[in-house]
Amino acid sequence: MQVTLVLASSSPRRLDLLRQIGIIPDRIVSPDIDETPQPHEVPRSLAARLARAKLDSAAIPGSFTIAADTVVGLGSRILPKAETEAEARQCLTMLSGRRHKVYSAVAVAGPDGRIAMRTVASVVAFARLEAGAIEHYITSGEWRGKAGGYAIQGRAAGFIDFLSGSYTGVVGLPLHETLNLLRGLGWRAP
Ligand SMILES: Cc1cn([C@H]2C[C@H](O)[C@@H](COP(=O)(O)OP(=O)(O)OP(=O)(O)O)O2)c(=O)[nH]c1=O
Repeated sequence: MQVTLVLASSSPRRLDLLRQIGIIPDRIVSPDIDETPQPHEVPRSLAARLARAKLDSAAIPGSFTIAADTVVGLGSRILPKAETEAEARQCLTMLSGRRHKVYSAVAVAGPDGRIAMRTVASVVAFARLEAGAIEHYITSGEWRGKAGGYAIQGRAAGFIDFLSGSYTGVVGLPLHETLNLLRGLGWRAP
């Protein structure tokens, strides 16, 4: 009997990414946790802590459950998940003409209760953005709810002149690593 696969995420991007490799979750649950960074917390640690917290809040016993968290970091600085135009403008201005890192942490629970985690760091460089380009991007609204105020799978692809690491990890779920975590916990494709 195939064990239930649960995606603990409200992110449509994460569901789309799993579907892209033929993995269709049996259930989707939305984790509800406090994502506020702790004092002096760095981007990589925040991503790992939140991914685990999401998993702990939403894992369903006896199933395979996947949770993830994506954080954009500029050095030790955590960029916010943009919710306002001002936040998006501030993020894009900070990212313009610079390299930054995107940390996507994945936490997976197996039906026997074992937990496996992996944090994937990617380096992304933005070209220098003119004020007009930033304003045009802001009118698109695609930045809303996105770490660092941009979506590499959307118009922001036009800003990027260098990427090293995992493209799917930048979007929000590093697929190769997620598959390995699942397999390591005994998951087999149906
Ligand atoms: C950097 C980047 C982030 N993102 C998205 C992925 C995530 O949805 C979001 C980061 O916020 P997260 O807190 O990781 O995820 P979420 O709140 O959207 O969903 P949940 O916590 O329920 O899983 O930013 C993109 O879609 N494209 C990108 O290029």
